[in-house]
Amino acid sequence: MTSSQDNIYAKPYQKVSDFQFDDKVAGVFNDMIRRSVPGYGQIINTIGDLAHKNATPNSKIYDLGCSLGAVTLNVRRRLEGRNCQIIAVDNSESMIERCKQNLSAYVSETPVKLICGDIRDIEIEQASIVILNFTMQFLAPVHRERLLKKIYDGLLPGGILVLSEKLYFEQDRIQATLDDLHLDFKRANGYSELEISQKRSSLENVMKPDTLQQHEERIRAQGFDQFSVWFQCFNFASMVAMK
Ligand SMILES: Nc1ncnc2c1ncn2[C@@H]1O[C@H](C[S@+](CC[C@H]([NH3+])C(=O)[O-])CC(=O)[O-])[C@@H](O)[C@H]1O
Ligand SMILES: O=C(O)C(=O)Cc1ccccc1
Repeated sequence: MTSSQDNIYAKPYQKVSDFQFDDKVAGVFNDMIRRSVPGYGQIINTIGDLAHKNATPNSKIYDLGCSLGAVTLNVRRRLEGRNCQIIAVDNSESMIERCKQNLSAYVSETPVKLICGDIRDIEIEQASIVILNFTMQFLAPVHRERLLKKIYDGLLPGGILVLSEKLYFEQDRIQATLDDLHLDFKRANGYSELEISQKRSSLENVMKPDTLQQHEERIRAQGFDQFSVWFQCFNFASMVAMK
């Protein structure tokens, strides 16, 4: 997987524009997400484990907002002999182009259908697992409930949703403390104060985190039977919901 260093926000901008998953970001994305999201590597590996344990024969697995294909690559290695199909979707052409190259670097018996499109427009059916790994936070809040309903409807009985998100906390001191620990994580990974503050402004209008309570309520309202956080580090969490 390409791993050029992310220095997109290293020089000062007069005006920071809204964050976009364009070619510049796609070219450094592997480095960016690992240095920005605590637990990312562990989450990716555990999604592979969850797929290994939950993918049923002849079912479909959806990786929604696949970026460079980290989830798809990990899941694909763990599905041997089950006649599953992976559907990986992203609406950034630059991500999809690079994802295609990353997938072709390994052989696998599991077919991957790569779709360049909006996750709101794709059909979900016969799914044993649907993964939204840090993708729903970029969808405008008004579209989130309908997406989750579509996922619920497309899951087979017993199917699972894995949802990873940055969280927001209503308790102000908790919010400030976990946010500060996240910033320390970024500093420890070599990001400067300028990089951190410019990226923060660029994300402001684009990425809208929900609280854990909002996630749980909305997920349960679709009919999911069981729900839990299975990973949390600071203000980043991964949840699992079971139909
Ligand atoms: N409406 C949409 N339709 C399709 N794609 C979208 C949409 N909105 C955003 N995206 C895509 O969702 C991805 C979010 S990154 C996911 C990381 C990956 N899951 C990983 O495990 O490495 C998370 C992050 O950058 O924090 C980007 O590639 C967007 O183009
Ligand atoms: O960088 C951040 O502050 C984040 O919240 C996570 C992130 C990671 C990669 C792209 C966009 C946001």
